[in-house]
Amino acid sequence: MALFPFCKQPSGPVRKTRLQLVLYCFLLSLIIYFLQGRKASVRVESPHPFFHALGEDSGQEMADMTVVKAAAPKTPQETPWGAPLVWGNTRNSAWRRAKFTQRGVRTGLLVLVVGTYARFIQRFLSSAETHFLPGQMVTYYILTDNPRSLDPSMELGLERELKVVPVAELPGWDRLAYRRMALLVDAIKNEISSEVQYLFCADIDQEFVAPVREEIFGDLVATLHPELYGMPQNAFPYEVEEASSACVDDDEGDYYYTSEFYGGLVSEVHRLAQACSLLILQDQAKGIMARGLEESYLNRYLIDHRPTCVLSPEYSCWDSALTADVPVQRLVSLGRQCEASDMKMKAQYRC
Ligand SMILES: CC(=O)N[C@H]1[C@@H](OP(=O)(O)OP(=O)(O)OC[C@H]2O[C@@H](n3ccc(=O)[nH]c3=O)[C@H](O)[C@@H]2O)O[C@H](CO)[C@H](O)[C@@H]1O
Ligand SMILES: [Mn+2]
Repeated sequence: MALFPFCKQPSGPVRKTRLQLVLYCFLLSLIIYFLQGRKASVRVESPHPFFHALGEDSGQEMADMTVVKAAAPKTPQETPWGAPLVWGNTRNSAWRRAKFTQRGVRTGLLVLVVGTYARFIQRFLSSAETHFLPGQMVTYYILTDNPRSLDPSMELGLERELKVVPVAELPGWDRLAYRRMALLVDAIKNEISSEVQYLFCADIDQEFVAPVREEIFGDLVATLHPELYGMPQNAFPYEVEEASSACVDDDEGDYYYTSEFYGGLVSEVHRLAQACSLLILQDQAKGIMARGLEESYLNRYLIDHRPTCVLSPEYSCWDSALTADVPVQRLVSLGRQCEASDMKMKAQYRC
């Protein structure tokens, strides 16, 4: 408990000496302290609904605690290793945007679209046209088994273009999870590396619903998973099977990242995709696959190569009892949103 809770600067005509004031405050605080007894009220705010369920954020009194802990900020600005943790509406983000709007960079936005997922293309692209790096030079790379699913071609904004990369793949995430990193490696090697400086990879079953601007630029960029944000490290669903190359030890890992949106400099994304596809291949040779599929290998890599820029769950979210509340939703996962919704919400999200 703070010992001087009610001390304020004196006002009015009577001026006391500094010593008198300190003594006065000390005595007053001491009286209040003993009147209240040794119980202190601690309010711990958790950003995750898991803690709401436990009632820990409802101002509940915790008995027998004599130290008041400052609640962790809801929107921390930095990771423990000093990388920016990005929330779009902060002063830090405004500063990052100002830094990047000066120079013209070309950015790629890559998606894999196989089978029935073609139904998400139009919505994804039109939302990206409005909200993804508006005013910047952007190339969309659509890796697809069916280039005709892009017809009729959409009219794109100035300095924006779309490239179709045909891939011979069968639908089904259980199968594609083995393949996406390898496809990414090939696409970068064949074309992308000479065309853009930054590359972001996204799930196609998403929609941009608010601006995602230059604050997202960094050498290696990863996004916090909205269901795991604010959870204790031992709740993260890392791979625990020792035989797997995605295995994470108890004492490892800072955050749990989503595989729905990540990126950075092309060279960094290439390195990431190459390493992850190798880990996946090694497991495939043993006949195993990590529990979180591709996401487990991504998390393994990001423990060994910490991102230089971490995006908050504003950049990967949906409404459900399990996802963190964020100041602004920017990139929404329609697939997961639709899975988590009742009929009314499904209609609202046009599932
Ligand atoms: C297929 C599947 O089990 N999806 C589940 C998976 O979502 P995920 O978001 O993990 O996977 P997803 O279904 O969005 O697939 C990842 C990405 O692969 C691409 N893709 C995937 C499959 C396909 O047939 N064609 C294709 O193009 C597409 O870009 C998609 O966005 O986990 C979620 C919860 O965590 C939900 O349970 C989803 O239903
Ligand atoms: Mn998805």
